[in-house]
Amino acid sequence: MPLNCSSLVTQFPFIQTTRRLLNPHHVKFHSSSSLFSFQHITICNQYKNKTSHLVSLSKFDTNYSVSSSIMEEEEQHESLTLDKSLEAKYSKELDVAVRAVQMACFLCQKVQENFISKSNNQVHSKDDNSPVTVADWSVQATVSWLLSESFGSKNVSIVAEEDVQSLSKAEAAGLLEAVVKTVNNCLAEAPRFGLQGPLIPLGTSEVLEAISRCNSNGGPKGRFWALDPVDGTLGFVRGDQYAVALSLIENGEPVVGVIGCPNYPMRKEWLSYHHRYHRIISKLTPPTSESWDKGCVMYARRGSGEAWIQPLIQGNKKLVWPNSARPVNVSSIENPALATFCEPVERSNSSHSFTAGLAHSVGVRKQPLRVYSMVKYAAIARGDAEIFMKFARSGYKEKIWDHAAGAVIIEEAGGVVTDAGGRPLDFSRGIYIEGLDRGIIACAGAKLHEKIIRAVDASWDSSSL
Ligand SMILES: Nc1ncnc2c1ncn2[C@@H]1O[C@H](COP(=O)(O)O)[C@@H](OP(=O)(O)O)[C@H]1O
Ligand SMILES: [Mg+2]
Repeated sequence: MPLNCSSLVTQFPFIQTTRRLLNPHHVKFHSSSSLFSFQHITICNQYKNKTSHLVSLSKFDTNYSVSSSIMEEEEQHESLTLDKSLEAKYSKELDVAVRAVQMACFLCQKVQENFISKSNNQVHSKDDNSPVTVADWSVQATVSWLLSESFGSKNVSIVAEEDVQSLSKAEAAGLLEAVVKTVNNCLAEAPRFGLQGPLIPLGTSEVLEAISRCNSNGGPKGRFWALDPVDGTLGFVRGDQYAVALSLIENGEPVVGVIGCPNYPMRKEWLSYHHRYHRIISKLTPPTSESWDKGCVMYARRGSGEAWIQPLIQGNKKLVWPNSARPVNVSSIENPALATFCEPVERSNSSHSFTAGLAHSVGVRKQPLRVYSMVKYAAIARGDAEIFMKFARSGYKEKIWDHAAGAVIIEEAGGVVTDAGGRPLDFSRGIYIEGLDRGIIACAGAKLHEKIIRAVDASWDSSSL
C-alpha cells in the first residue's frame, strides 16, 4: 500500500539516517512489509505527475540491513538512468509475455465455449487424479513455442505444469490430434496479437517438443519462466473462473508476472455471482464497443511500483500496445469489518473452517469470496478483495507456478504476500515453494496482514491442521 513519507519513516527507522532523501513531496513509497520481514520497498520519484522508479530495496530483514543504499538527491540524474535501464531490462519479456498470455486466453475461451456447448467427455485425469484438458496442453505448447521463437530456444527455460507422457500414449491419439489442431488455430492468429506465428502449421512432433521443452526444474540461479497453462482447471471445466499464469523468475525471484483471467468480471460484485448467472447477465446486456464486461490480463514488473490491467482483445480486433491498459492498486481498506477475504472454492485445497476462524477472530464480517485459481491474486491486486488465505492439508507442497505471477503483481500493486510465518515465498528451490510456513497470506496492506499473521499463531495449535 502506498505510504506517505512520514509514516514510512516512522515504520522504518533506518530511513531517517538517510537525511538527504528526496523532497518528501516528490517521493512516494510502496511498501510490502510484514511483522517479521520486509520483502520489497520501491522508492519512486513523483514529479510532474510521472512516477519514475529510483531504487528498490529488496530482501532486508528486521535488523534493517539493506541490500542496496538509498539514492541521494544529487544523484537523481544517475538514479533516473537506473530507472530507464530497469525499465529496459524486462520490457521485451513483459511485452512478449502479455501478448502470449492474451493468445492463451483466446485459446482457452474457444475451448471453454466448446466445453459448455457440448457435454462430452473432454476432461482427463492426471496420475494425481487432478483434471487436465486439451486447453492445458495446448496453452503450454503455444506459450512455449512463442517464448522460444521470441528469445531463441537456447535462451528459454520453462517450468510448467503439464508433461507429455499421457499425451504420447497410443490411446491418446485423438486427444493429441485435438491439441495440435488447437495450437495451430491459435498460432495462426499470432499476428493479430503482434507476434509471429509459424510459416506452416506445426506438426505433431513439434507440438510435443514444445510441451516437453518445459522441463526445467527452476532453482536459485539464472532465468526461467514459470507457467501454469490453465490454473484452476476445475473452474475452467465448470465454465467458471480460471487463469493463465506466466512469470519470469531470475535468480530465484519473480521479476515479471502476468495473469490472464478470461472470465474476470469488470464489476467486482459479479465475482461472487454464480457463473451461470453471470453468463445470462452477459447475454442480456452485451458489452458495448467501448467497454468490456469480462476478461483481462494483469501484469507487473518487479521494482516498478506499478501493476496494470488490460482487457482481453475482443472478436477479431488487433492488440495495439498497451491496449487500454490502466494501473491497478490494492484496496485502502484497513478495517477488517469492511474487508473481503477470498479463498479456494475447493475445501480439499484449503481448510475453510480454519480460515473462517481466523476471519472471525480478526473481525472480518463478510462472507468469504470463494474463487478458483490465481484470479484471487488478481482480485487483491485490483482492490476487489483485501485478504487471500490458503491453508492446504499438511504434506501438500505448493508449486511455484501457482503463486509466482500473482505475488509480483500484488506486491507491485502495493500489497503483501508471505507465508503464514510472515516470510516471503521462496521461489528459488525448484518447482515447489520449499520451507513454506503453514499457509499463504496475501493482503492489501501491512495492517491487515499483521492481524492475520497474529491470528494464525494464536489459533494454530488448537487447529487440526
Ligand atoms: N490438495 C491440494 N491442496 C492445495 N492445493 C492444491 C491441491 N491440489 C491441487 N492444488 C492446487 O490448487 C490449484 C487450484 O487453486 P484453487 O484451489 O485456488 O482454485 C491447482 O491448480 P491447477 O488447477 O492448475 O491444477 C493446484 O495447483
Ligand atoms: Mg495451478
